[in-house]
Amino acid sequence: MCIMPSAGAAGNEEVIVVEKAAEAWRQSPSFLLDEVTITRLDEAEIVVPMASDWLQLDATDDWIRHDSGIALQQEVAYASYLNIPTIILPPPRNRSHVASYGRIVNECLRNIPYMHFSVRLPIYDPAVFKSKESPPHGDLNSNGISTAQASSPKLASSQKHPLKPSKVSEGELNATWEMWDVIRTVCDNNARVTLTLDLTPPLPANANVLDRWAAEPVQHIFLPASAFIANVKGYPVLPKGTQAFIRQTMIHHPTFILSGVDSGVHTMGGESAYPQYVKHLEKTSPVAQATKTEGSVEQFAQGYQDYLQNPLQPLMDNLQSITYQTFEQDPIKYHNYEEAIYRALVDRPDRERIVICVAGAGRGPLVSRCLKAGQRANRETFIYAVEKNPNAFVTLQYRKAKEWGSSVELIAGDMRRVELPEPVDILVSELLGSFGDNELSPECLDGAIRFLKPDGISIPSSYTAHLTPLSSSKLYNAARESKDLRGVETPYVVMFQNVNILSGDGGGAGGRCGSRIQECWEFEHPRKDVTVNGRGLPLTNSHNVRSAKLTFHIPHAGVMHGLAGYFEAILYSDVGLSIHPCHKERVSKDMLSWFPLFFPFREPLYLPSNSELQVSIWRLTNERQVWYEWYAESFLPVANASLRIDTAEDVGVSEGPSFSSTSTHVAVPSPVVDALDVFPLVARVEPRPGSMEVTPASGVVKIGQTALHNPGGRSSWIGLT
Ligand SMILES: C[S@@+](CC[C@H](N)C(=O)[O-])C[C@H]1O[C@@H](n2cnc3c(N)ncnc32)[C@H](O)[C@@H]1O
Repeated sequence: MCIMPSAGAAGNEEVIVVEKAAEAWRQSPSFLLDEVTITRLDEAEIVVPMASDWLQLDATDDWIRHDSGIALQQEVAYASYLNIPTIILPPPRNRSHVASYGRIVNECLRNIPYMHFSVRLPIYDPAVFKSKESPPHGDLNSNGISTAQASSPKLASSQKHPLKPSKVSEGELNATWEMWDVIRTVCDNNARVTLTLDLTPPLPANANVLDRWAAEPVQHIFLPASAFIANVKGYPVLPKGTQAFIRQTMIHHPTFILSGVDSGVHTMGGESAYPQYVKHLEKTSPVAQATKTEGSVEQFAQGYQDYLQNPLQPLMDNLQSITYQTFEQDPIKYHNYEEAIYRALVDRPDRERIVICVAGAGRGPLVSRCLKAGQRANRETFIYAVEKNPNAFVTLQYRKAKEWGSSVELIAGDMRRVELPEPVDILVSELLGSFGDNELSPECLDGAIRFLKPDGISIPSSYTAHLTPLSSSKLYNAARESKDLRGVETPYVVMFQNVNILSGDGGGAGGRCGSRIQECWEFEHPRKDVTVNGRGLPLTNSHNVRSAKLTFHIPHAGVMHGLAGYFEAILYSDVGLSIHPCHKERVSKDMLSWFPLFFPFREPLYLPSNSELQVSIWRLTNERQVWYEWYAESFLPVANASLRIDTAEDVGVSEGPSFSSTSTHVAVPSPVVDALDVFPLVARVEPRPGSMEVTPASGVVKIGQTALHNPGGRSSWIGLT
């Protein structure tokens, strides 16, 4: 630590003068005209300023850190005076003091109410590991006031890349992200703290670790000329991996900061070749392509990306005509329904007349599809259309009068209460939510199954709910915007964009995708094992209670902000509907009707590399409502090798499967030991060794948990009446 020299000890007049000047500056930091490059508002309008690179907000030396903080406040205050909306901060460089960096940024957030602070962050940083003890800072002069000579060697040496991309280790890839995670956590995930991703280091070969940046608030991309290579004609282009990453990153609509483009690194094209090339990547990015594709989900969802919507409650509320109209634009859903009904009709025994009930007919699109399927199958069909929304029932009457005539009979009322004049062969319904059962299809169909003949069938015949852990600082901030508990205990319908699925392929059942996104439960119709009363209605709703405990493998460290929920339905035979990310292309490509569900967490849960996440979710009910409760725990698996954790300073790896549940010794498998080689991760594990829950039998060490969300349906529920 640098001790401020006292006048008495040094006995040096020069030191006293400098010291006095430093104190005067600390008291009222201000610029002189010749120390600034911009003075007018109109000049400031078009710039994105970068705070001085020599600021060491995370220096080991207390005085340097302290004075860097004052100097940053001075720069920020001047930028604010000039109405500048965003300032880019120098990269954090010292893991052990990065919390101090975060604290100073938090102070800026409090002092300047509107400005965004964008943390410049190399995508990974080998220097962090090479110099754990002496972070690569430039020096400040003895009075703590900066001199411009020192800078970040990593960034200054950006023209040379000492590491080949394939050599980048998991630890190196985690290191800068870990520092970012500390900064934004110290700043309480304030949405005004954003990222400037610095692509100076060559991108690593293990591209999937880069997915994590999709979930982070990337506002700028810093791209030096040295990151470009020359194509055969000598024009600057980016290596394939970097091209792919930048195309993916376009979901953030980042501003690119190109540096060194006048340095003549590439012989052809001049300075303008670089921005032209970036524009080309933007135009050919998946997000730009998808939004241009006629009929794509992305085009349909324009403006709804990462926007939290409350799920519909079609049982409790009466939908508007415009809502039905939006459903009816879906080109796939009704096509698949017609195909399922057609196949079911073909497969029915050769009866003269097949009776169908459309339960929850809305404005009648499925009624029309039933009639079409009947024509195609060359079967005589008769349809009962049941609808409880009195307003939609007017449209049904209109369509019967104009289109359907005597082949359709309309029945107004709740399918759980009305009676049908005769039993039916096929019960057709579309009462599904994003999570399958979340619009109470199970409960409504329980009331309608009694319409079926003994060999009658339901379309859909079954549906399943699926979950996966998700990182998205944007969704987390949006969910807690409402300030009260409700905001973070309500499942939302969301078209995901800036998100990252945290689970990997290891562990769990169900093959590659089955372990990333896992099934919670299933509902089947008709279900024969339910006890019913004299009218064929269930005595209680207990048979619709469900629970699931899912175990996910987390390959790369990340912060979990919530769970993504999806559904799949079997309509009939192999005809279905799916919004499951791994199956939707095959089952119902370009279907528009459902966006996924997002179950938020009140507090983000940090998940280290190679950890295990256990998610518990319940579907619960009383006589008036249905609701979900959810909860998660994280573990480090315990296996062959062992790690001894004694104190914050004393972290070492010893041989053998030693294990003690009474002490601070824990055993972890080799991959985890590898990961623990990365000191930020150790820092996550070791501060509370005494409080670790050690479970020798299951061989895991518990490292974190969330609260139980929405107990008793206190914040969100779906009405049964
Ligand atoms: C998701 S909409 C589907 C409408 C239409 N079948 C379609 O595909 O466009 C569900 C419809 O079922 C109706 N519904 C929901 N629960 C019902 C119940 N218990 N009895 C009768 N209708 C119901 C709603 O009013 C709504 O019109």
